Amino acid sequence: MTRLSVNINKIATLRNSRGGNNPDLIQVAKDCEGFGAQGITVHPRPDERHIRYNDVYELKKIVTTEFNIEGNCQEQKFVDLVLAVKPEQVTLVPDALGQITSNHGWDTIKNQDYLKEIISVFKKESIRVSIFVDPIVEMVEAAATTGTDRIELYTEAYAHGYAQNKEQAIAPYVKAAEAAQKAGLGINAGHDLDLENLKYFSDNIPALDEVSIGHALISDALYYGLENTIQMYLRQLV
Ligand SMILES: CC(=O)[C@@H](O)[C@H](O)COP(=O)(O)O
Ligand SMILES: NCC(=O)COP(=O)(O)O
Repeated sequence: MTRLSVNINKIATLRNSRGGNNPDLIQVAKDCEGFGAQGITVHPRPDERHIRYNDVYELKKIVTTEFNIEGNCQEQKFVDLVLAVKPEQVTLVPDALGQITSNHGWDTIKNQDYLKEIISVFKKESIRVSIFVDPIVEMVEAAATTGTDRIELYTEAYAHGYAQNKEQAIAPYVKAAEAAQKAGLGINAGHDLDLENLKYFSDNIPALDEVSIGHALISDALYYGLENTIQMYLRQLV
């Protein structure tokens, strides 16, 4: 079974645009769960342009499904936040400062020693660790020796290639997922997944544990409503 974790960054972006509390991020998280989401994802960034650090503490109090915090572990403030909140899962993303959105996975070969060290910090607190990687077999194989529990496949290339040639777009992900399974790693995926491309991805990656989806899902909710939209995404995963 592949779980759907709803990334609520975009709800925070909308709230922050007016400075008040509309939409109410906490209520939206509760509603996503009530409508069937099996997880809530947030990706606090150092400039707090969407999720604020304080939101993460408040969300921890009410999230009853899987709480997944994504972010850059090279920021000490992020590490401290995760250790204080103790979510079910932390996803380590190698973001550069000021990046508009995540745009690459870890080089798990070059950063092997660093990743081993930082992953052990989270594992000591019994937090499941996932690391964001491009769909490259060597990167997945080297991820397996870092101590991580899972990888999150960065799906931007798949999402963009899907319209032109879906067989070609999925091919590296199938190979990467096979390597992950062989190494005993769990498999998450995310970035630019949407109602068009999600089913083909999940059909071709049967061992997929979880997808985290934000931008497209929240955009679709403007047309279909949040409850319908979550149900529509869940139907792509069966
Ligand atoms: C890690 C990842 O795939 C990103 O999609 C991220 O979680 C979204 O972050 P932004 O909402 O800041 O673009
Ligand atoms: N990990 C990916 C994520 O949380 C959401 O990415 P996107 O759907 O906003 O591109």
